[in-house]
Amino acid sequence: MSMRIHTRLDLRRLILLLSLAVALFSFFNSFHASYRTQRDLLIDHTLESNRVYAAKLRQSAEQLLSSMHQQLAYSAGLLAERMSQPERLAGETERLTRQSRHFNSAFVVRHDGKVLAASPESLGLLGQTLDSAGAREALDKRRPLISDPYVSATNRLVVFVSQPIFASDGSYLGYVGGSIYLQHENILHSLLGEHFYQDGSYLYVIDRNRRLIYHQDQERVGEIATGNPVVERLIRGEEGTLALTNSRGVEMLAGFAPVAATGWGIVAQRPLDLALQELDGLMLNILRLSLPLLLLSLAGIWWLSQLISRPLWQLAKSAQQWETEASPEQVRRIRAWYFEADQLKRAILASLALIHQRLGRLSQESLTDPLTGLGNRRCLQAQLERWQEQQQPFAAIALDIDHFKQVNDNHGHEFGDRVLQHLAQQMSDCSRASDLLCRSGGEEFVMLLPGASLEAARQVAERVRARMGGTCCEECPSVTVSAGVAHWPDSAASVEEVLKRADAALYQAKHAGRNRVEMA
Ligand SMILES: Nc1nc2c(ncn2[C@@H]2O[C@H](COP(=O)(O)OP(=O)(O)OP(=O)(O)O)[C@@H](O)[C@H]2O)c(=O)[nH]1
Repeated sequence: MSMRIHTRLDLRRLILLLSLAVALFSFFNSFHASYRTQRDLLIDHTLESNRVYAAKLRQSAEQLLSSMHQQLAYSAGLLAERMSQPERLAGETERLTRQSRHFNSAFVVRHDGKVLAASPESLGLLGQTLDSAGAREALDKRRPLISDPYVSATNRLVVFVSQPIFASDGSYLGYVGGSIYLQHENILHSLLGEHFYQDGSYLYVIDRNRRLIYHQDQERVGEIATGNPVVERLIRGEEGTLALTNSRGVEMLAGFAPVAATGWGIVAQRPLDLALQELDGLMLNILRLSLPLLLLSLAGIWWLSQLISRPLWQLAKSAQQWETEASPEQVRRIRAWYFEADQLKRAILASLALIHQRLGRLSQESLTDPLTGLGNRRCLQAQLERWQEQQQPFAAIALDIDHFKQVNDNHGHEFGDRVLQHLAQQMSDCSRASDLLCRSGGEEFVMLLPGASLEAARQVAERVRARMGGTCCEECPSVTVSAGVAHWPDSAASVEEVLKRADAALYQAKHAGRNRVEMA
């Protein structure tokens, strides 16, 4: 039983395990929830800031294009009167390329497509007739234009911005225009590149045909972006945000905005991994801040589990030692501070009281002769041992009813029992409270008188004998007793021996005629 109790989990461990499991689960749950929330926040924040950034660049791009047109419109107004002055035309194209740096090259083209002026001169286009897509479009449409990207006469991928030149009478004279070399250093690089983030973000711009017209990796300029959901939404003229995996398998957080005037689309994006990098530091910080509280809670759990389980553990321990050490006093000292423990404590105390009461009664019964109510032989033996231990001197009287067999035979066994009870009563009447009275056998009795002398004991024995003679009852007035008296340590060295000496004196009394007292 006790082995089982030891090997089983106890309440304290159970509470500890449960509380630890709950505390750690809650901690990791809230940590995970906080991680998810922070992550979502960071993603939303990055997406939104990329969208705002793309929208802002869209605004800058629109301003730039508008300013290009204004510049060209100014030149067109100026040149309408000077189409026949080659130096003025050359001067103006040079001013267009040098002054604002909006264009990589500039041209004045006559209504029949012939180049009247070109800057830089090194292009070698002066006097030639242009047949590129941009040149044809400008001649055909005769209005301010921004072309789609095309391969120019000098074999470059360009976007061409042009403004028609009309004479004062309204006749069409030609156009003045500027090219942006997409695959070289150009005004778009200056506009978009200066905003380039140092944190892994980057930008690209597509035209209405999904062609990359700006990318940080210049090699990619001119590529057609297919199967990209951001590009598809830009083509539909939408502004917004999107988390996507790009053509190289990298997860990206993109914000995008279309440039309505040109059909272009600007995309600002940042790799998800880079956006989440700061999350690690953030979570580490949360962990660092919440760790002391977690440790404090664990210590609190340990202390509380101790406090809760202690009374029950103590009660279980006292129940375990039920038959040995458990005393009501020990149980009473247990601090049962909550309902269940208190009820158990009360139940154990009640059980202990009952057990002690029953044990007391049993032990009393085991030492008592049921017929006379005097002590039995076991009781006699125990008292002798005690007094020997305590070195308590005493006198012993051995008593025996004379011819008791005849009493039984003549009057019956029940009558014999009453005689035995009568003698017990006489012995009790003639003794002190401290004396021990025993029925040591059938009709044999012993009186132990602590501190009494041999003579005093003889007088007591004499008194009992005298009271028995003739006082028993009407049917049998003649029941007498004989007695032998001895003293310890005067009559014998050991307590066993002193009883034998008293018995021997009794034997003498019987032989001398009965109804008498003899001393050892
Ligand atoms: N009624 C009754 N008789 C008992 C009890 N115990 C023993 N006796 C009887 O006591 C008698 C004792 O007889 P004996 O030992 O021969 O002694 P006695 O007849 O008293 O003779 P002496 O002692 O020599 O005077 C026996 O007949 C037992 O049956 C008892 O509890 N009740």
